[in-house]
Amino acid sequence: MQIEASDILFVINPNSGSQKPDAIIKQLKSNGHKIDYVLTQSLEEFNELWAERVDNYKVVVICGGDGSVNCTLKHLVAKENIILAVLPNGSGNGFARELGFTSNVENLISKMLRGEVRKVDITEINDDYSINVAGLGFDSYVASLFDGSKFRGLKKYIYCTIKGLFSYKPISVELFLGQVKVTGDFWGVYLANTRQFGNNAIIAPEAKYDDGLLEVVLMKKYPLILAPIVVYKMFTGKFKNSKYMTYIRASELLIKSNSKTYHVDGEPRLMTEDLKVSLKKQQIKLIKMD
Ligand SMILES: Nc1ncnc2c1ncn2[C@@H]1O[C@H](COP(=O)(O)OP(=O)(O)OP(=O)(O)O)[C@@H](O)[C@H]1O
Repeated sequence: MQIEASDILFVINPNSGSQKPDAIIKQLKSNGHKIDYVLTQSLEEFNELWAERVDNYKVVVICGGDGSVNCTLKHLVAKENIILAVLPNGSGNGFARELGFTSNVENLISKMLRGEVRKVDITEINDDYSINVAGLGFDSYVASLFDGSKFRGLKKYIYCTIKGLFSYKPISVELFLGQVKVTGDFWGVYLANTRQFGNNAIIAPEAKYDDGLLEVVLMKKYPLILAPIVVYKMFTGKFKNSKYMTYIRASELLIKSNSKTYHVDGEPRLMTEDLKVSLKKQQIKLIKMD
């Protein structure tokens, strides 16, 4: 596909991550191409942008974290021709890491101008979407602690995780996969479209973002004494062989649980009804980085 500099719009979320918008804008102005950018102060502004201006462009570059990418999904579903790219600037950047996006603006622009596009699955959860990892249990508990805090960043995330380890209770879950029913008390149930939560914490080592299937991960409670092993397995992608973990491939399932919260790509949601989960037939278009 032919993509020119004037076809590209950078959308900067000033509420995410650590790199200040000014630093991003400086890089955009100094690269020799004339590329449009916009700073959206709120989600309302971001949604208005999609209604009013985005049709003038072929590629929208989200400068933010997994949450910012998640907020884009419903717009990408509605406007099928728009191609997504990411300039990672979040706390975890799981999706960007998995798809090869880095904070190198120059490289990103050259890849966009090359015009190679790939398609990526998205998960539909009730009326919502997820493109990276959704889940309920411990990580949604941590996401809600993190969301309630006025600070962001990796240090805050680690703080919320450690705090959560001492206050969280496993959830009861009933999972319906066609004729198969799985029940139990779990530390977490994860719906992985890519392998990682963020920060290279790999929960589903064999998940593939374009195979039309989700990795459903059921995690039992590890004894607290094994916490260093959990951390080691997660950051080396070695969870698959653990007796505490079950992996099921599926494109459709129903989840009933007593969990009060769940999350989609780290964005917390209240769990007020059962979760109907399915991989959407329509895929998202994304700039190819490799
Ligand atoms: N384009 C946008 N403009 C303004 N606010 C946004 C935009 N997109 C999302 N938001 C809000 O900003 C919040 C923070 O964004 P995001 O989740 O990307 O950052 P983060 O938490 O630092 O990164 P990560 O999700 O990788 O941990 C989101 O939860 C959402 O409410």
